[in-house]
Amino acid sequence: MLRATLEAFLNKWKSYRHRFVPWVVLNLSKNEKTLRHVRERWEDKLVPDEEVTRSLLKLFTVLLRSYGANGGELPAVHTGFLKQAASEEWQPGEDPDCGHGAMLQSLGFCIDRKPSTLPFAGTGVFVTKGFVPKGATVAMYPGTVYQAYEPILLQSIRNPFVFRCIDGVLIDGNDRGISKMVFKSCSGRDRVGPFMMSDTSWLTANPQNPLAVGQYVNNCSNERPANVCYQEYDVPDRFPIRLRQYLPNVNYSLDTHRPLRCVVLVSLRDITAGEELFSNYYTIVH
Ligand SMILES: C[S@@+](CC[C@H](N)C(=O)[O-])C[C@H]1O[C@@H](n2cnc3c(N)ncnc32)[C@H](O)[C@@H]1O
Repeated sequence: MLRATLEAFLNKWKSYRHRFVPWVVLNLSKNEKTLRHVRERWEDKLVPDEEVTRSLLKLFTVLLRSYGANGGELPAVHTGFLKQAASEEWQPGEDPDCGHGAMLQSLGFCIDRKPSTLPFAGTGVFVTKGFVPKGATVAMYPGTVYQAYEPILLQSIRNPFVFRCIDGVLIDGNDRGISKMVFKSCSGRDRVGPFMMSDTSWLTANPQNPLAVGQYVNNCSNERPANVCYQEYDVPDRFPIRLRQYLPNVNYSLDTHRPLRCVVLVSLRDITAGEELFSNYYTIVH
């Protein structure tokens, strides 16, 4: 009897797309209505990867031109909208609703962390200015990327920020303690000449890449349905070296022979200023 119950639990567990341990275990029964079901893995992509790339390049280009870090000419292949974005240089200003004008300028909205509207849910993420259309890349899930076979035991103890992808890849988005030290160390290691390959500023209160706060998005409830969903995004080889300094993810191991895994949050509907973002911590793949 016990064995059958355990096996049933394990089968259900294996089909979860994203999990935050131990949150899933404690709260699943309270949120059955909010589960997201997809039939196949590919169905889970709300927007094509090219669309995500386009949004990231647009924002990162404006950031690069605005802050000038590791600056210089863009590769010739990235012309068109990139050049247009680059020419519209953002000037920092005083805006209480949008501390990141580069984001407003390039994506048409701002997001920020604030106390959640849900009781006892800590910090949440809000659209603070502008308008998010359905299918937009609204946030990124920062952190160290562990392949399924890599050890994460120490870093995962009492850590609610370990995100699990469908293929078993884990992303540790905790901005404190040992997780923070690991990210900084891996990021320093992966520098290519003068170029950083990732951004460590998401570990502070003021991330250079304003999208990199996705780890603070809270789970939906029966009363507050999800307005964003997670989508895995493998950074394509052609992603400009110079713009990688804004990617908030880094591989734990130097010998990872696969594209860098990122996770983005994509809007499920139009979202207006003032709304809190809610994702679905559980997706069942049938
Ligand atoms: C990935 S973190 C999200 C950020 C978190 N709100 C914080 O301030 O650190 C996941 C944790 O947030 C809290 N959380 C997320 N969704 C929640 C909800 N709907 N109600 C209450 N707490 C929630 C739980 O403590 C969970 O373990």
